[in-house]
Amino acid sequence: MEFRFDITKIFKENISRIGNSLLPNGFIASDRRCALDTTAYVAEIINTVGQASAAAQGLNHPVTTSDRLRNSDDQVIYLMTENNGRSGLVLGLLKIGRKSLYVFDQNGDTRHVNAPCVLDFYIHELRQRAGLGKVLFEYMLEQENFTPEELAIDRPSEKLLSFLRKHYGLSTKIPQMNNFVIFDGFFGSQKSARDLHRTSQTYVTTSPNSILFGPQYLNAENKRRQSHVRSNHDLPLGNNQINGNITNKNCFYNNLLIRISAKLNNVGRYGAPRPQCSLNQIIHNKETSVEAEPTRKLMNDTTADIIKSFVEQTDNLSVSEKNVQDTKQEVDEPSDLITSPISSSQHDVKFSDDRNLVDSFASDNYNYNESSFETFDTQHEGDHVDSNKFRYNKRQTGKKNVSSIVVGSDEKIEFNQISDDGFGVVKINRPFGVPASYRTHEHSYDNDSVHSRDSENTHTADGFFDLKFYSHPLW
Ligand SMILES: CC(=O)SCCNC(=O)CCNC(=O)[C@H](O)C(C)(C)COP(=O)(O)OP(=O)(O)OC[C@H]1O[C@@H](n2cnc3c(N)ncnc32)[C@H](O)[C@@H]1OP(=O)(O)O
Repeated sequence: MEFRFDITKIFKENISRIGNSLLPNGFIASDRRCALDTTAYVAEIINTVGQASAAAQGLNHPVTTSDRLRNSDDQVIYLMTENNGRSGLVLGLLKIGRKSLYVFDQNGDTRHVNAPCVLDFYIHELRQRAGLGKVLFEYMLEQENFTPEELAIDRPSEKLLSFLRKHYGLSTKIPQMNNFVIFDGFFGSQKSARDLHRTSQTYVTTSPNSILFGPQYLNAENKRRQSHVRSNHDLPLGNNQINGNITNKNCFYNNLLIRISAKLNNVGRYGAPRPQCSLNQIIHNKETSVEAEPTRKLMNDTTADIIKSFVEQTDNLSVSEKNVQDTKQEVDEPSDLITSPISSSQHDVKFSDDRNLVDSFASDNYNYNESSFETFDTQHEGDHVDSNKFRYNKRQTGKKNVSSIVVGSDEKIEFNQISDDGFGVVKINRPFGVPASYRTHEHSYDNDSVHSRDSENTHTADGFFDLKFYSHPLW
């Protein structure tokens, strides 16, 4: 196939690889004008050979055009030329590219693959059956590092099927519902498996399962990988740490950590930074616990939710106090990283059951914020607090409770719950304008006092400032 211009100046090699720049690989343009002229020449060659290929296959429209190549990121043309001592000859072309396909495997199951495809193949009529097709095809396989079996063929002609059978022994097709032909071995090749793995990730959803347990892959390879990852989460704790109904404590902590890590790895809008909750700041008396900031960053409030929900599911667990303390020692982070807004003398938590274990685990190791005030059992100076009485919050019980939070002026914080009519009350236990030292036992921790409000419903009878808030799951 000859052209009106000298193609030997454009194509220095017998086979040239052309991408969407429409310039052959390795082509060096002397200036911009030269580059523009060359792309125009190459476009003309591609359109002409594409037309010839379509005619040879009996197609109405060419599969290969310069415009399609220019507008495609993953299509490549291998052009075969010959220097005949004059202006040169074009002998044929081979176009390949990746396509996202839904194909049937040997079992008839649908697979989503991003497969390399043979899109167009043509050798000039005068040179067919002379081995040029094989030379061109082999060159492409070598350059792209493909094997013949992993290629999907777009609507192959009888000549191409015969070509593939002869040179590569590809004869057993896997029946498909589309125009592509794939052969036995398509799914067995390593790179196809890699493609399947890559595409199977597209099945990751934001379903509750994915959020709780991480991405759920569909194929067997990924199931195996996932189970391997889970087994690597085992904590090096001895079996004697926890007794009672916990038969596999590694499982206990694995599940906890998997849920935490799944939450911390949230992506997209769920992983976007959220503004500070002002109520949370009030409760935690933030300005006095600056040291807690590093750990607070590690553990966001959603992690607290996980721990709480986990606690609900571990109703049957029972942990002795001694073992809990042993376990605490093993899993403790360096204590200087953790600063509770409650002083250590006050933070005398009695572990009465597994809920305390998990609460302690979370607060001591991560200092999580929201809902972490399981300080019902915390002794406060001058307070009458029943340490054996454990009160569940709304997330633990699933029931609507009233929460009463008393924020003191001297960094003491309490969180108590009473069964009431569905909303919480925040009470700042001194009237505005009253010095911080003003605080008596009568004024503290009296849940009933919040019900005796003044006429505007803004202050209690003792002059406390009352805030009503609704407890909502999304908080
Ligand atoms: C996805 C697609 O692109 S489908 C479209 C494929 N392209 C076409 O059909 C266009 C017309 N045909 C051609 O351009 C060429 O025949 C090609 C590209 C298929 C093969 O190129 P060739 O240079 O002929 O291949 P090569 O010489 O290396 O191999 C020859 C073998 O190809 C097959 N083959 C080539 N031409 C023919 C033909 N006319 N009839 C039957 N088989 C043929 C045969 O198996 C042949 O082996 P044989 O001669 O021992 O029978």
